[in-house]
Parts: sequence; structure tokens; C-alpha cells
Amino acid sequence: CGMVLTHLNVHPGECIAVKGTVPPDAKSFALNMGRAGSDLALHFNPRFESHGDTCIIICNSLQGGEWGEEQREPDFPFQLGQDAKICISFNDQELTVAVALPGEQQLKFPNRLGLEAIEFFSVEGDFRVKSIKFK
Ligand SMILES: CCCO[C@@H]1O[C@H](CO)[C@@H](O[C@@H]2O[C@H](CO)[C@H](O)[C@H](OCc3cn(Cc4cccc(C#CCN)c4)nn3)[C@H]2O)[C@H](O)[C@H]1NC(C)=O
Repeated sequence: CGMVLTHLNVHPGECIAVKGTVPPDAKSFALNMGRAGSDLALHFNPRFESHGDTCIIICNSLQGGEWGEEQREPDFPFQLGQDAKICISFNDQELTVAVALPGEQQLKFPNRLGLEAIEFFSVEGDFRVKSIKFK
């Protein structure tokens, strides 16, 4: 039900810079990127309190509607009620998510799909997007 961007044609070396705010009562949000909604190279899902998880980032891929193996990252830079700045880039090996606010953290996830361009980008759940820049 959140924002969906398509036909983006983002290539390796470029980045998607998302700025926004985490509501004070946030439970979970997700940034999804790949070829389409059912073909995601990365589902980046910070969980404040959701699915029995507390303050952990879940990363996964979705291929033909099937989830891959989760990568669970306990280093959790997000804070309720705070702004966040997230830059996503990728190459043939991996996707990189750099969280520049709050704190500084980089998270890598394997490019399981062999994605050559990010066409699809969506934001779901408890994250209020203020700006998206393509650099
Ligand atoms: C222990 C045995 C069982 O293991 C569990 O099995 C579950 C089902 O597979 C996994 O959970 C799935 O995990 C997948 C990643 O892998 C996905 O996140 C998927 O969600 C897709 C999805 C996306 N959206 C939209 C959206 C997104 C974010 C915010 C909101 C909101 C809001 C207003 N507060 C809405 N809705 N559903 C989730 O359901 C658990 O992690 C996993 N847990 C462990 C420990 O392993």
C-alpha cells in the first residue's frame, strides 16, 4: 500500500538515496528493490517490533514469489521518531545499503538474482518518505 516506483533503470555505480522519518509508534517498514514486486533482489525490512522480532533488520530476496534465506542483522541504526537517510547501490556481486542517519552503517546483501538494473523500488509500512534522489 506504500509508494511504488517502476521503470527506474538504476545501474551499478548509481545510488538511490531515500530520506524520511520513522514514526514514533513504528513497528516495521520495508524498502523493496529489483525487477518487480514479485522479483526482488532485496527486501530490506527493519523490524522495531514485528513477527516476534525486536530491533533487527531482515534482508531477503523474492524470486517468482518465493522468499530466499533471510539474512538477519542485529546492528540496528534506526530510532523511533527519528529521520533516516538510506542510500542503496549495487553491483553484480552484492547490494549495499548505507544508513547515514542516525549513525553510520553499511549492510551488504548478495545479488542473488544477478540483477543488472534496478527497475522497481517500493516503500512499505512505517516510514514516511520525504525525498528520493537518484545519484
Ligand atoms: C520461525 C519460523 C517462521 O519464520 C518466520 O517466517 C515468517 C514468514 O515467512 C517470516 O516473515 C516474513 O519474512 C519475509 C522476509 O524474509 C518478509 O518480511 C515477509 O513479509 C512480507 C510482507 C511485506 N509486507 C508489507 C509490509 C512490509 C513492512 C511493514 C509493513 C507494515 C506495517 C504497519 N505497521 C507492511 N507485508 N508482508 C514476512 O512475513 C519471519 O521473518 C520468519 N522468522 C524467523 C525468525 O525466521
